[in-house]
Amino acid sequence: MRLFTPEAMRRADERAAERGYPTLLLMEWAGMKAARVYRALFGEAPAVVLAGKGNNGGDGLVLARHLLLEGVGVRVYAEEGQKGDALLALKALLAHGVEVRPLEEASWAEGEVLVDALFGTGLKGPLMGFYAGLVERMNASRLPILALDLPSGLPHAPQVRATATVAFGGLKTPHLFQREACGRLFLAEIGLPKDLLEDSTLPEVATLEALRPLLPRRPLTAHKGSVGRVGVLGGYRGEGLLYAGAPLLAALGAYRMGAGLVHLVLPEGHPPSPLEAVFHPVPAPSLPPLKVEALAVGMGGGPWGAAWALAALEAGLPTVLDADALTLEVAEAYRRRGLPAVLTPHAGEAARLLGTTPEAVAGDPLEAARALAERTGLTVVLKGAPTVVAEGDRLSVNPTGHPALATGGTGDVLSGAIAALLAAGLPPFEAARLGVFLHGLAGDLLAEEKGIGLLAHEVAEALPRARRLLEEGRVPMPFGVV
Ligand SMILES: NC(=O)C1=CN([C@@H]2O[C@H](COP(=O)(O)OP(=O)(O)OC[C@H]3O[C@@H](n4cnc5c(N)ncnc54)[C@H](O)[C@@H]3O)[C@@H](O)[C@H]2O)[C@@H](O)CC1
Ligand SMILES: Nc1ncnc2c1ncn2[C@@H]1O[C@H](COP(=O)(O)OP(=O)(O)O)[C@@H](O)[C@H]1O
Ligand SMILES: [K+]
Repeated sequence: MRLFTPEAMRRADERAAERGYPTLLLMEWAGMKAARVYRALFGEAPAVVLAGKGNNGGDGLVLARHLLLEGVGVRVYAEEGQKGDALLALKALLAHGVEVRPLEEASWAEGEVLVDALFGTGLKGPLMGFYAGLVERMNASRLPILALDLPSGLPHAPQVRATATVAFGGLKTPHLFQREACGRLFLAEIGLPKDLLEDSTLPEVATLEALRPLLPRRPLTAHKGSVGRVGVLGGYRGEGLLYAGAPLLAALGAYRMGAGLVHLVLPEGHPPSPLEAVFHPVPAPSLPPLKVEALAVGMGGGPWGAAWALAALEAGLPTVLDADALTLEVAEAYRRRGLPAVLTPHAGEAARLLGTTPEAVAGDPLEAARALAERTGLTVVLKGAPTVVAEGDRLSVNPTGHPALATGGTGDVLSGAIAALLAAGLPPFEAARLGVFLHGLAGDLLAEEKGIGLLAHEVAEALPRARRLLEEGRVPMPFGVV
């Protein structure tokens, strides 16, 4: 599945029109499917439709007609000046004898549901004046709001804060990166030809269908030396400090993702845990001889982090570089050696590597991940909500994950999990997408069960369950498809 920018969606619509596809049909399906979502969420509750004069307003006018035909009470306020398909949608509604009043008169009452059909992908710049005031009034109403295609105002502020949003044709960037404003998300198929939706120049939204075939198969004859062994290099002891947890969590992540054996290379005096690992205490950052197929380096390494990463180069193995191993010098050394390496920065670490601010990275994570992949020539996992994976000109946005994952150590678990998939033989881009998806899904499953207050080791423990759901094709979509 692809992630559209508003412009890319418009291009797809235009290409359908150039082929002779009647765009009025797209609008009819959009309005009809949105009416279906409305009924599923709000039943018989009467609707107040607020329609702009563009095609987003047109979708709202179609929805109004379908609700009316189903006997649901509808009041419609519309801006003047419809053209093209939106004008036809208005005429069809008027033919049913519905009164359409000026948008300036818009008002509502307790028990009604607001339908936001003001602006969709055609919005240019932030809403101001009357429209900004209307959106603020809608948000203050405390009534449920169903947004058509996009909550009006997005990607800027002010914006409608919707109870639910029905995306038409494809998901657009704000649906995943400004999720909070969208409420419950639904994707409505509106009849666009499939090849127009599969534009390989656009970022991917990672789905079950794309990731399931990547899962490493475990043959009946598997043994611990045949399914991928991982070396974890991390931890720090000095200046009265002991960073002990991070490499242990990475080891748990690797084991729970199916690694056959984990070797832990740690500073001397580090507690030997988990019991299942093989320990290599070292007095200084160095690489003892290890029989492994992939490495995870840097977690909890403090001032040792970069030295671990440079020592680990000697192994010539696929490597996950995390936390304190994330420096431009390290990345450049891996690129020069031509080693498959996966960098796993959060926004702060990515900002440090790019010489910018965490706010700038968080403001455009797709561009930041792409730029970092270009700058380093390596695979980048930019962790966040959502996480973006970038390699060369390929971008993948991960739809799983929960704010309950915002707790210490969950990133370490992820690094170990990705290393296990590298050790099992997956190329870096595939190991990263699959690892991120399953890690997010583990968070979703746990949050559903326990709510906020997860511990990172519990996320590792939930990885086998996430993996099994993917194997069995039973991953719940993070959005409804209608
Ligand atoms: N074939 C198509 O193009 C289809 C479009 N669809 C719908 O059409 C939408 C896009 O329609 P449009 O391209 O007509 O655009 P919109 O309806 O999103 O908005 C365009 C209108 O907003 C005004 N506007 C833009 N920026 C403004 C601002 N800052 N302040 C005040 N007014 C502003 C423009 O002058 C124009 O009147 C999609 O989001 C979707 O809902 C669907 O009906 C499916 C088919
Ligand atoms: N609000 C959120 N929604 C979804 N996932 C989140 C959210 N906050 C954090 N995460 C995930 O949790 C992990 C945190 O990693 P990181 O910041 O490196 O933590 P640590 O260094 O403590 O291990 C990442 O995988 C990130 O994507
Ligand atoms: K809208």
